[in-house]
Amino acid sequence: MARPKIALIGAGNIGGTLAHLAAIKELGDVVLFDIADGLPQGKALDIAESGPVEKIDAAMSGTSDYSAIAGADVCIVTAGVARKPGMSRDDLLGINLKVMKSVGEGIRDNAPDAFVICITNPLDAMVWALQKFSGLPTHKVCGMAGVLDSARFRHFLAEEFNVSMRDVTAFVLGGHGDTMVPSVRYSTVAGIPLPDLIEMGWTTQEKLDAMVQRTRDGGAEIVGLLKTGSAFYAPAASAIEMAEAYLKDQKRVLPCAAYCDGDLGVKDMYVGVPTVIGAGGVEKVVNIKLNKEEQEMFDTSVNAVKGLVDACKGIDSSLA
Ligand SMILES: NC(=O)C1=CN([C@@H]2O[C@H](COP(=O)(O)OP(=O)(O)OC[C@H]3O[C@@H](n4cnc5c(N)ncnc54)[C@H](O)[C@@H]3O)[C@@H](O)[C@H]2O)C=CC1
Ligand SMILES: O=C([O-])CC(=O)C(=O)O
Repeated sequence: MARPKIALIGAGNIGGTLAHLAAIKELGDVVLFDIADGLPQGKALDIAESGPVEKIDAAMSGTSDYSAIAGADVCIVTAGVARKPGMSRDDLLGINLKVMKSVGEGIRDNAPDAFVICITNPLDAMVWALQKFSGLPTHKVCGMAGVLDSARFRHFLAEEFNVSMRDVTAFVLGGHGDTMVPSVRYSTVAGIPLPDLIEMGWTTQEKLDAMVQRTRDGGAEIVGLLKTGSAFYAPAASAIEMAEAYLKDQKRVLPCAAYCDGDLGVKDMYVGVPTVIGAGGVEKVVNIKLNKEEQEMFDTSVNAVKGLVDACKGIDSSLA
């Protein structure tokens, strides 16, 4: 059986890390695409040359020609611009919307059967635009943010409780911005919900609130430290987890920016929700129940995404 083909659109910090992870995990043959001359070819050759050492059986190539992604099973999109200190993700909207148009058309014309995972920011609006520009079915186009934000929350929780992060689960919902909703009630240590752990004296409300806020600020914390760009190791690992769930039909329950058509009360928008990812793409949105306080936070986050979607429609009339 032929190996799956994975196209990485954008060969920058995340794109290169995605290629390396996909190779090490032997998920399939990788094509790195970028408009920067020599960048995708150079990274592809460098990773290919690690193959004999790592014992990787996967082809790795770099290109600036969309025809090379033909027939891809998965496309992961990181093309565009990352923020620098002092910027918000939303400041990237105008420039990255133009990039989504060319990428969407490239995928539409060359890999219309692919499962597409968008990473480019501002995430929820960009994945919405990418789906419109590509015309691919909504269940085959989704965005990566919730896995990353939940991983950050899990990391902070595991450190606080001094337990293995394997025993910590977390769900972060809503848009991938300052208003994201780390769900305390649906996050657990060994199945015990976080509010119960406060009652058990493992932590305090103040400490939990601080971890929630640090999760919301997780991207900005890394931008402030790196100064030249944004996080890339954890974002790449998160998208690879989603790609693997699709390629291996794992039916993983993962939070991702999925198309909502009335799900959780959201209409014609992409926003972070729990989903089931398997061979059918986003096979299901898990319509969890939110309490009043969670619903208010979720609504605020959805409204922030709606403002960005409206801004996209204002910039590009073909989206209106
Ligand atoms: N959704 C999430 O959770 C996260 C999203 N991001 C976002 O991911 C994006 C990529 O981040 P990095 O890889 O760190 O940036 P980067 O700057 O290292 O790489 C971006 C690459 O896109 C390429 N590019 C620009 N226009 C293009 C086009 N029209 N077609 C093809 N390639 C094009 C550039 O040449 C560059 O190599 C940014 O928008 C960033 O904000 C970053 C981290 C997490
Ligand atoms: O903060 C950024 O600009 C990149 C990002 O989305 C993240 O790391 O969560």
